[in-house]
This record gives sequence, C-alpha cells and structure tokens, in this order.
Amino acid sequence: MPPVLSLSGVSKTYGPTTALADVSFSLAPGEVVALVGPSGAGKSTVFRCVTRLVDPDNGSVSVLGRDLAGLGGRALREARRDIGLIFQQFNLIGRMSALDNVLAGRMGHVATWRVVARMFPAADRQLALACLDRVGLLDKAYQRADSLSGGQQQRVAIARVLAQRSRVLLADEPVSSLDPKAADTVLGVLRTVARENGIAVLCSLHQVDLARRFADRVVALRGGRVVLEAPAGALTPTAFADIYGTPEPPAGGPAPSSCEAPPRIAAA
Ligand SMILES: Nc1ncnc2c1ncn2[C@@H]1O[C@H](COP(=O)(O)OP(=O)(O)OP(=O)(O)O)[C@@H](O)[C@H]1O
Repeated sequence: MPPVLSLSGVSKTYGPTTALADVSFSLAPGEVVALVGPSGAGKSTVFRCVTRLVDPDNGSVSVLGRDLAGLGGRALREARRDIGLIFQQFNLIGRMSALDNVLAGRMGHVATWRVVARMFPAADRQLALACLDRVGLLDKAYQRADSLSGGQQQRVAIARVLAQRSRVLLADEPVSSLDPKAADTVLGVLRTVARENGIAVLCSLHQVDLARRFADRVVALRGGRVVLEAPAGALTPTAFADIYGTPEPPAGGPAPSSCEAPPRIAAA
C-alpha cells in the first residue's frame, strides 16, 4: 500500500545544532508508529517539519504522495486538512462543549461564516456526534470540555481529528499528563480508530513500555538520526539502552529525559 506519510532524507539544523540528519521513514494507512528517543533527539522537529511550521534544509515530506514543500495558499490548507494534531495538553476550548470542540474539526470543510456563527450544517453535527460516539463519549457531548477528565479530553481531541477526516494523525506525547489507566484507554482508542479508519498515526511517546504495547512499529531517534526502525517488539531492553544510553527503568516508568552516552546503532 502506498504510504500516507513519508519523510525522505530530511535534515534540519538550528544554527550549530543538528536537529534532524537524513531522516527517512514512512507510514502506511492504519499503522501506528511510535516516535521515541531521548530529550533533544528531534521528535518535535519531525512534527514541525510535517506541519510545515519549519521547512527542512534538505529532503522532503509527503502526505498522500504530495510533497509539502512549496505548497501555499489553498493547496497548503488542503494538505493541512489531511493532518490531524493531538497535543499533550489536549488543546480544547474549555468553555465550549465537547460537541463544539469536535465541530471545530470541520473548520476546513465548511464556510468560515458557519464556523464563526457556530451554525454548522445538520450533517456536520451528526458527524461530530458519531465521532464522539466512536470514542465512547456521546453522553458527554453537551458537557463543557474543561469539566471532563484529562483522558476524556484527549478522546474529544481524537474525535475532532475524526471529524476533520484527516488521513494522518500526529500525536505529540498524547498521554504524558495522564494516569496509566487513562493512558491505556486513550492509546487503545487511537489504535482502534487508526485501524478502522485507515489513519496513519505518528505518536511520540516517552513511555517505551506503551510504545511496545500500542504501536505497530517504532522509529527511534537519537541526535537527530534514526537509530532504530523496526516492529515495536524489537524495542528490547538492549535496544532501549542503545537508544537512551542508559538501562531501561522498571516497567511502566518513563524513559530518561536525557542521556550523555554516545549513540550506538541498534538493529535496522
Ligand atoms: N527553535 C530552535 N532553535 C534552536 N535549537 C532548537 C530549536 N528547536 C529545537 N532545537 C534543538 O534541536 C534539537 C532537537 O529538538 P527537538 O525539540 O526536536 O527534540 P525532542 O526530541 O522533541 O525533545 P523533547 O523530547 O525534549 O521534546 C535539540 O538539540 C534542540 O535544542
């Protein structure tokens, strides 16, 4: 199957700092790929390149076979519609209902005046309710977002991406601020919607244990380079030590935030 998201030879420097060096990997429809690596490895820079917040110095990023470089105006807006985003801090509008937050995902699909006036067509409201149902939150549709638990808010954010009809979902540490049970629920929902809707999910995770359990594949960065690209099962304690330069903490613990040891190339 042709990839939905593809990075080819992407490099990015900030002054003297190499954030990414010749990074290549791709995601197939329905695939969940965990992006792991110590602090400063380049994970956020990957996300910034895919959303065009920064442009790579070299290489290309393609979504659905379309190179994002040079896209502007309407073409860029259309490409961005294909990319849904989920953040650590949920990024919902707290005073708005869960339903209105999900409807915000329709922004790229309906006339701007409808968004401003919050007068969405009935079909969009039906779709938004169906998306909330998919994440198990239909009964919370009219509840203020800031009255929901963290895990519920993240599920609303997933519903918003579903309503957006994105083909790629970038999840930047989506469960870092959740307790273990809520984290499992959110990642379970992410995996289910990825498979059922054919959405390619790229998810940065600090908890390597979660990457093993919920991802199909793992891409590990270190010093801006890909040091492991393999099925999630290949993320063994030995591979962990290669990536992070330190032994793996006890089960369920977060990966270390930084490391000093020199990089070693793990299994390809
Ligand atoms: N705007 C910037 N200006 C200068 N250096 C930057 C900038 N953004 C990132 N960097 C550097 O690029 C490297 C990669 O940073 P990046 O934020 O992508 O890492 P990360 O893996 O996301 O880290 P973390 O897990 O801590 O969020 C780091 O050395 C960082 O200091």
